[in-house]
Order: sequence, then C-alpha cells, then structure tokens
Amino acid sequence: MLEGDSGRRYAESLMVHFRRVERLKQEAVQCPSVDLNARQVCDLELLLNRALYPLEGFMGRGDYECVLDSMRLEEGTVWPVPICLDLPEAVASRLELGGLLGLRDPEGFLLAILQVSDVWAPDKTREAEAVFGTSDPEVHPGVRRFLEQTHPFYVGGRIEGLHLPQHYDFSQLRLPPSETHRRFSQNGWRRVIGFQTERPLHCAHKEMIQHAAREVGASIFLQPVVGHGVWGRVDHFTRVRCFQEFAARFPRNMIDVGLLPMALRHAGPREALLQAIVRRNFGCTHFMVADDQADPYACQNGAERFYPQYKAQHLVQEYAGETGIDMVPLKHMVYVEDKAQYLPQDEVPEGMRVKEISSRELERRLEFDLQIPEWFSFPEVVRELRVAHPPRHKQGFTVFLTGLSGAGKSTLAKVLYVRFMEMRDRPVTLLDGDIVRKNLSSELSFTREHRELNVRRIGFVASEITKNGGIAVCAPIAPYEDSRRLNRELIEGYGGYIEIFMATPLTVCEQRDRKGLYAKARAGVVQGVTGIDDPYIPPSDPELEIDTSEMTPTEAAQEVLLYLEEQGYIR
Ligand SMILES: Nc1ncnc2c1ncn2[C@@H]1O[C@H](COP(=O)(O)OS(=O)(=O)O)[C@@H](OP(=O)(O)O)[C@H]1O
Ligand SMILES: Nc1ncnc2c1ncn2[C@@H]1O[C@H](COP(=O)(O)OP(=O)(O)O)[C@@H](O)[C@H]1O
Repeated sequence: MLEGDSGRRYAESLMVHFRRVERLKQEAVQCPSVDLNARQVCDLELLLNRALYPLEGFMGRGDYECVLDSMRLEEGTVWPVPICLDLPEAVASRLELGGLLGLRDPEGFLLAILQVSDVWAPDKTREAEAVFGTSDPEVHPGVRRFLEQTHPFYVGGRIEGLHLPQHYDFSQLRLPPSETHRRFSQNGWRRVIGFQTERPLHCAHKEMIQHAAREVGASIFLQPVVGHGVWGRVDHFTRVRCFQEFAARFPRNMIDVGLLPMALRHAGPREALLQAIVRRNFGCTHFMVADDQADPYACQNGAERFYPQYKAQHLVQEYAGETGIDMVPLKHMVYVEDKAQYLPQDEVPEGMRVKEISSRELERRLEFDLQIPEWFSFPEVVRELRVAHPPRHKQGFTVFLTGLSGAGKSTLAKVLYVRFMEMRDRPVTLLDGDIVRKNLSSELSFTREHRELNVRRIGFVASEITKNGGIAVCAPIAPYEDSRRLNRELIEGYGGYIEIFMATPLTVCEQRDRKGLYAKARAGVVQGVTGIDDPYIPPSDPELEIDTSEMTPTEAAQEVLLYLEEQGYIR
C-alpha cells in the first residue's frame, strides 16, 4: 500500500504506463486471448483498480486452495472468497505456463494481459461446500448459478491493465479507490462507514443508516452494487436514480455515493467479509452489516434465510483486527405510529403500534397503482419507481402456451391475438411455433438441443416485446422445463409472464391430427415426434392449465382473459 496525501493508504492501480500499453498490444497479437463475460469483467475491474488489494491478478492454485481451507492467502492475509478466472477447455488447453493470455471485454476490446502461472480443473463441489456452505443447487440459487455458469478450468496469474472497462452510464458515480481516498481526505472524513445495497432504499433505510453512522460518529459512503448478479425487477437506471434521490435526503457533506461494479455471489458470511475488505480498500473505516448480509434469500420477505442469523456480522467482526475495518451491525427499523417516528425494532415500547410495508407489498402497490405513504418512502424515490414500474395494465406481458402438437396452442393463440388487438392499448405479436420455425429457426431440427434453442429464441424475442410494453403470444410445443424456466426468468424481469399448459390428452390430439403428423409417426415415416417417441415434460407450476377436449376455442380464450383481468394485466 502507498501513502495517500493525508495519511490515508491506498494501493496503486494495476494499469500500465501508455508506452507499455503499445508493447503489450503487440505481444497480445501472438498470444491466445479470451472474451470475458460480464461477471469476469467485474472481477477484472476490481482487480485493476485495487478494490481487491492485495490481489495482483486472478488467484493461482496455491492461494485458491488456502482460501478454501483456511480463508487465507498463501502468505497469510485473510481472504474469504476465491477470485479466479474460469475458462472453457478449448482456451485452457492452449495455455502455457509463463505465457500470456489477453483478456478482452465481451466485444473483443483488449483490457488486460495475464501472465499464466497456473491452469487447473477445480473441484467445484468442494469449492461450493467451502464458500457457500453447500453444493446443492436446489437449496441455494447462488450455488446453482456458480455450478451452471462457471467454466471447468481456472487460470491464475498476475495482470497488467491496458484499459479499464468502459462505462457510459453515470460516469460521475464511478469512483475507484484512488478517487474515494482523495475525496474522503478532502472532505476531512476521518471515519467513513460503508453501506452496500442492491435494492432501492426508503425512509426506514435512512433511519437505519443514520442510526449506525451516529453510533460511530462517521460519514457515510453509500456504495450500491451495480455489477453482475444483482437480483430484482428494478432496472439499473431506475435503481441508480433512486439512490441519487435517496442520498439527496441526507445532510450535505455527510454522504457520498459511488457505484461498485462487483459480481455478487450471494455466499453469505464469507461474501460479507469480502465486501468489508473491499470497503476497506475504498477507504472506509467501518462497514454496515445486516444480520442476513449476502444471504441468497435476504431480500425476500417471509422466505427463510439460508445462513444462520447474525453469522455474517460475527464473521466480519471476528476478523476486524486483521482486515482493518470495523463491523457496525444494522438494526432493523420499524415505524412507530403512536410516535410518528422510526425506532429500532428492539427498542419499541411495549404496546405501541408499528407499521411496515414489505417489498412484496410495495411491488403490489406499484403494480396496481395504489397509494404509497410518505412515512414509508420519499416522493422522489416513489416517482422514479412508478416511471419504471407502471401498473400491470400498462406493462408488457407474455402469454406462453405449451403443449403437444394438436393441443390447441395455435388456435387459442390466434383468438387471443384478435382479442388483444381489439383492446388496442398495446402492440401485439404472435410467435406461433410454425411461423417461428419458418423464419427465426428455419435451420433447426427437432433434436433436444435444437428444440431448446428454438424455445430460447422465442423467449428472447418475447422478452424484448415485453420489455417495450407489448404483448407477446407464444405457441411452441416447448417440451422441456429448462428452456421454459430460463424464459420465465428472463421475461419476468421485464413484465408479466403467464405460462399456460395446454393439457389436452394425447389421444385427443392424435384424433385431431390436423397435419397428419401422428399418422406418420405411427407409421414410422417420421421419428422423434413429441408424445409418440419424443418426450414432453409438463410444466410443474403453470399459471393456467387448459384442456381443450371439451371446450371451444372462444371458451378457452375467455378463461385466459378472465385470469389476465383478475391479475390486473387487462381491464
Ligand atoms: N418431430 C416433431 N415433433 C414435434 N413437432 C414436429 C415434428 N416434426 C414437425 N413438427 C411440427 O413442428 C411443430 C412444432 O414445432 P415447435 O417449434 O413448436 O417445437 S419445439 O417447441 O421446438 O419442440 C408442430 O406444430 P404444431 O402442431 O403447431 O405444434 C409440428 O407440426
Ligand atoms: N378449445 C379449443 N382450443 C383450441 N383448439 C381447439 C379447441 N377445440 C378444438 N380445437 C381444435 O383442435 C385443433 C388444434 O390445432 P392447433 O391449434 O393447430 O394445435 P397446436 O397448435 O397445439 O398444434 C384445431 O383444429 C382446433 O380447431
């Protein structure tokens, strides 16, 4: 670490001098390179700007093993979470120890050069057990993402930075550690308390943060995470605008806001400790920690947490002497109606009435255009949320019909299309299985891989339509749960997603046999027909289930419309 201008200590970035940039660029021509994904770019940026000090590159195998076993780097420094670069076998097999690897952004722009010190195939189950406390993807969504989305090989080595990742959004809030150190010193902030958040903040948070800051006599560095893995329905731009409005509610010179491009893992206590170390590197002296910090279920009201309550706080506290940053516990605040003020939950006088609005209830009020009281949030924050989160009847949505050939998908989709067009309030697009197969997916066959790809393509188009406030009516067979789940996850981020299982039995579909497909399958002329010699996995939790054996298309459409009306999507 280097000495800053007023006694604060910070490390110099890993960016090289511009003359060396040219040399490295020339060397990169000869060496293999890899286009990083969004998660990896986040890690790289924090390595380059030294938010992950003392790391000087992606971890090698020695550090990796030590971190898993004892939460320390080989040389002894406390470090809770591996920071490794994962690669597919095709790239890993081309690397030589001591050789160079170019690290590019997703568009191929060269950001850094890594000198390869280690390449290995990690035991991901062991890593998940050590870092997350489980390797079961069913009980921990962070583990699921880790197991599904990390490549099988790791490469470690020191890095030299040529260019920092480009951010065109909110550039005035992109503060690297060198800049926060400078600002804190300039403002005369001896004590700075860091606060990490992913979600928009309201009145209770202001009270909570102010309460914590007062306890230690510190100024506040509000550092929302805007990197990879942020969950929730509020889009990036709205969230940041909400944070700006929120910060404007504090006394001047008491708060500063900076965005942190960090890849979230939701690894509970270990991740909380990493967050604390990062804040130390930004110049904070204290860090606020919730009793469920970095828990994968932390933001879900009512959901049971994965990690034991307070474990994150205890771990950050336990290592405070070594990390050099103190833990300040966050107190849950509630609005005490009889006093017209917020109090920590455990300090509410007996018998007093308290009020709270859960995040699910807030979402419901936004969805249905209902009142949000001023004791709960600031009008400026609510205004931002309402712009981004129009009531359901103004949102886009996708109706996704899935079922066997002949189940009635296309017919129902056509009736719905007409009904929505008659309403004339949103643009409507019909993505029928046959039409998509002719245009978007003309080169695809009916293998599992191609069917999944076809369904994902439909999901992507539907998500764009939904994002822009339109109605997408999709009608593919979509026989597999995986692609349907991924579509749901994607589209629910933008608006409504209504999955309708067309549960018409095979016998009825076969009798209808509009296209003669079943006859051909039975005669052995065509192979791999869904329902005959190819699987159809029924949805496990569809919004609606419709069996068209004993109802007309108009009646089926009416069922869907009644559901949409009840849910507030149409009126
Ligand atoms: N082997 C096989 N299995 C199933 N279906 C077949 C097959 N070969 C051709 N067809 C015709 O293609 C239509 C289904 O295409 P989809 O794109 O909806 O299928 S999938 O979602 O990709 O599984 C489907 O149309 P619908 O009857 O409208 O469902 C079939 O007529
Ligand atoms: N309630 C209903 N909804 C949809 N289709 C029905 C219904 N009742 C009978 N049908 C008939 O069933 C057939 C379904 O064919 P289609 O809509 O092309 O199915 P898919 O798109 O699922 O292959 C059509 O001939 C349609 O007229």
